[in-house]
Amino acid sequence: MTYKLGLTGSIGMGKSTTARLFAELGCEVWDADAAVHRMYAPGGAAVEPVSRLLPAAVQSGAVSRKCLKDLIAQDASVLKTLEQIVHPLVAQDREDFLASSVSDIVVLDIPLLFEGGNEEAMDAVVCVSISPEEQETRVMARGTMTIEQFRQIRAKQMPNEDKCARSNYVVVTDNLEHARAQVKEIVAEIRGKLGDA
Ligand SMILES: CC(C)(COP(=O)(O)OP(=O)(O)OC[C@H]1O[C@@H](n2cnc3c(N)ncnc32)[C@H](O)[C@@H]1O)[C@@H](O)C(=O)NCCC(=O)NCCS
Ligand SMILES: Nc1ncnc2c1ncn2[C@@H]1O[C@H](COP(=O)(O)OP(=O)(O)OP(=O)(O)O)[C@@H](O)[C@H]1O
Repeated sequence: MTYKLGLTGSIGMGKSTTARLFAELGCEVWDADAAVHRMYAPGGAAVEPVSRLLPAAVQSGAVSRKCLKDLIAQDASVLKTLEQIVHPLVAQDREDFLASSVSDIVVLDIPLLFEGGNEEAMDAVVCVSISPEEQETRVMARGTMTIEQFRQIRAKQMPNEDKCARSNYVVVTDNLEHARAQVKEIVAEIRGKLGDA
């Protein structure tokens, strides 16, 4: 049986970086945001349904993130519409991944793990964490969102301290070596349990 380890945390707190540290230790990783990227690309499963409900957001056969962010900034209900299209497709993509995975531990990087009620499907959950100030600095440094867009997204998410309180493990992403050491400990503990089982 594959051990399903959920990985979550608020926007820009270090999920993707931490997922790579799990991959270094032989865990297969599935990334919900990456699944959305595949779906928005030309020929992707979200293009047709988005073009029906939000025609302005499809350009040259792909869903444009920039257009989506402009539309969401004007009308917050656009994000709800988008979620109704995207989340069932993401759930299917995750099932397909699980059906073909072979590693002892799989890591499921899911930003909205608690908000979407996905924790029941996990054997354990890891939450990444950093201060809100550092979070804002890191997201702004990427240059992909305005401060208003960032705050709008963050306001939709469960506060990170609540996510951490509901998780089995917390990884503090203050620097890479510290995060790597915490990930090693988590993997060793789980592999120890799997070995005993
Ligand atoms: C809003 C969009 C256009 C922003 O695109 P952009 O490329 O700038 O950011 P990216 O996709 O990398 O997301 C960054 C982070 O924003 C947060 N986020 C994204 N969507 C949501 C949402 N619906 N609710 C709360 N937070 C969200 C997550 O923490 C995510 O990791 C994009 O995230 C999107 O299309 N979201 C809807 C699909 C969705 O719900 N995805 C979440 C994972 S299933
Ligand atoms: N352990 C760490 N030490 C130092 N910097 C880190 C660490 N983890 C993440 N970062 C930095 O923080 C920023 C956000 O990290 P990352 O992209 O992994 O976050 P994320 O949670 O996947 O983001 P999003 O929710 O937007 O998808 C990046 O610039 C990354 O380099």
